[in-house]
Order: sequence, then C-alpha cells, then structure tokens
Amino acid sequence: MTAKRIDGKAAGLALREQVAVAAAEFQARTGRAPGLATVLVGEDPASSVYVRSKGKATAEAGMESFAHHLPADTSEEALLDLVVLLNNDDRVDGILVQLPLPPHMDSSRVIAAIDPAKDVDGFHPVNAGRLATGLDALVPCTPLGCLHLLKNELGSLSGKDAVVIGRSNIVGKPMAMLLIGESATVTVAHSRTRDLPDVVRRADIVVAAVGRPEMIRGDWIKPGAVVIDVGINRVAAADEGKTRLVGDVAFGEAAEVASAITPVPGGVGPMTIAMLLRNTLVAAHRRAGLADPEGL
Ligand SMILES: NC(=O)C1=CN([C@@H]2O[C@H](COP(=O)(O)OP(=O)(O)OC[C@H]3O[C@@H](n4cnc5c(N)ncnc54)[C@H](OP(=O)(O)O)[C@@H]3O)[C@@H](O)[C@H]2O)C=CC1
Ligand SMILES: Nc1nc(=O)c2c([nH]1)NC[C@@H]1CN(c3ccc(C(=O)N[C@@H](CCC(=O)O)C(=O)O)cc3)C=[N+]21
Repeated sequence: MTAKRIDGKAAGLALREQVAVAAAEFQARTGRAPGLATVLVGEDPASSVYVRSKGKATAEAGMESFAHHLPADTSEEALLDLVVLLNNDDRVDGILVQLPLPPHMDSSRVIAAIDPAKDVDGFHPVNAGRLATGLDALVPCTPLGCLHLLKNELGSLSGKDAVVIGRSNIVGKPMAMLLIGESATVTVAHSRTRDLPDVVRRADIVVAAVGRPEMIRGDWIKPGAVVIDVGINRVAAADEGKTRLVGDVAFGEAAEVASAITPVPGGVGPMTIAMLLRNTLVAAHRRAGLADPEGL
C-alpha cells in the first residue's frame, strides 16, 4: 500500500469535540442545549444501530436527544403528525427521519413536511435548492463530511477534476454541488454512464457512492488521485456465517495507486455522524438568531 489512509474516525472525533465546545457556549448564552430529534419507523437492524449511535453521539456532544421509535405499521398520517409536533417544539433544533421508510410511506412527502430550518439532513427541497443556488443551506451530512476530508487532504480543490459516481439526492447530487462550489470540474457518473473506468481514470478526486461492493477497481484510479469511498456494503466474511463491511472501492488495489483513500469502516461513516451534530448546532444558532458558530 502506498496511499495514505484517511482517518475519518479521528477527523470525526475532532469535529465532535469542537461541536461540544460550541454547544456548551450555546447553552451558556441561551439557557438551553441544542436538541436533535430522531425518528425511526420499524425494526430494520442497520437503521436501529445508526439511530442508537446518533443518540449516543448527541448526548456526548452535550446536546439534547429526543428519540422517537414508531412501529413498522404506523400510518403516514401519524408520522406526519409527529413531524408537525417536532416542528413546533422549541427544544428541537434538528429533525432526522431515518431512511429508508417502510414501503407504504412516501418519503418525499415526509421530508417535505419537515421545517427546512430544522432539516439537519439537508434533504428538504428548500435546502437542496439553497445549496444549488449558493445560499446558506443545511447541507446533507455525508457529502459535507466528504468535503471536509477532501479539504483536509488537498487544501484547495480549485481546478481539480472530480468524478462523483452516483446521483442520489442524499449523496451524489449534493456532493457534486459542493464540489462545484469549490471550483472543481465535476463529472457525475451513474448506471447509464458509458465506459465508467475511463471516466474515473480522468479524476484527481473520486467520490464513490454507488452501493456495490468493491465495484471500483485499482486500475480505474489515476495515480495520485484522492479516493473517497462512501459505500457501506455488508458482505459475507471468510468466517462461515459472519459478515463484514466493505466500500464501493476495492480498497487494497486502489491504495496501490491513489495518494490517499478512505477506508470502510472508519472513513466517511463517522464523518456523517459528526456533521449531523454540526448541522444541529448550526440550526440551533440560526433559529436563535445567533451568528453561525465559527470554524465549523
Ligand atoms: N457513509 C455514509 O455515511 C453513508 C453511506 N451510504 C452508502 O453509500 C452508497 C450509496 O448510497 P445512495 O446514494 O443512498 O444510493 P442510491 O442507491 O440512492 O444511489 C446509487 C447510485 O449509484 C448509481 N449506480 C448503481 N449502479 C451503478 C453502476 N453499475 N455504475 C455506475 N453507477 C451505478 C445509481 O445510478 P442510477 O441513478 O442511474 O440508478 C445511483 O445514482 C450505499 O452503499 C450507501 O449504503 C449512504 C449514505 C450515507
Ligand atoms: N435520514 C437519514 N440520514 C442519514 O444520514 C442516513 C439515513 N437516513 N439512512 C441510512 C444512511 C447511512 N448512514 C450512515 C451513517 C453512519 C455510518 C457509520 O458510522 N459507519 C461506520 C460503521 C458502522 C458499522 O460498523 O455498522 C463506519 O463507516 O465506520 C454509516 C452509515 C446514514 N444514513
């Protein structure tokens, strides 16, 4: 391996410590801690793990956590009622409705019901539009975490060739918007892209958000490129009956060619949680009429 392993766990912890300091200052000024409400519908095991770790990280940052768990057969109307209740609760600065929702629910309707000022996932069309037009927005946590790691690594991204693989509203599209904002030259690839390996070979920066285990091979990577692997894929481990997490990039191969690369786990995932706390802190400041916390 020649590439530097980008330590997202350490970067996430450092960010969480900064958020904790600023959250304590917010509490001293306003008399209350920033608050994050999470809503989990159903029993998906992976979702339950994520929501629990978000609750723990929230408390560790000195923020208030309001965890709501609804049964899988909850009606969409009942979920929308809860969202309205959280919109109107002054202790709640951030609302996160864990995705995916059960199939009988329309997630875009639910997202649209969240007060954009409390939309710490940055999924509401108002926030997506604000990001796309260069206004102050709440920006999706995962792309924001990727950008933080890229800037740590490269400083300026101006003029770099960036390829984002994936065009979801949650990762690929907002990632592309952020990279455009940093003056990178951005290509967005997806399942209809012709000759993906060749497209990726042009990139100084590769962000992979596909959801296909180890799809991106080492010989697709331009020597010296920085590779950010968003993929979280659970696959069978060598040990019978056990599973392990892998990214969308064949890590071992790519690490022979890249200058720096994020591992899975320990790369983008921990940054997502840190950015969720950061967004909650920012939302709290804006809702309280305070200037954005500095350096976050
Ligand atoms: N680390 C973290 O914090 C997070 C990790 N993730 C992970 O990131 C990955 C992507 O998530 P998400 O964006 O929500 O996924 P989606 O399934 O919504 O989007 C996947 C994208 O990949 C594209 N794609 C699928 N197959 C190919 C292919 N063969 N070649 C090129 N492009 C392809 C799809 O193209 P098309 O649009 O044409 O269908 C689509 O745009 C998942 O592994 C997910 O678990 C997600 C969120 C947070
Ligand atoms: N409304 C909503 N917002 C989200 O941000 C959201 C969501 N729904 N649904 C699911 C995806 C996925 N996601 C992850 C967060 C952290 C890790 C993470 O911390 N991963 C650890 C490993 C965790 C493990 O071991 O399972 C790591 O990569 O090191 C992963 C994935 C947020 N998502």
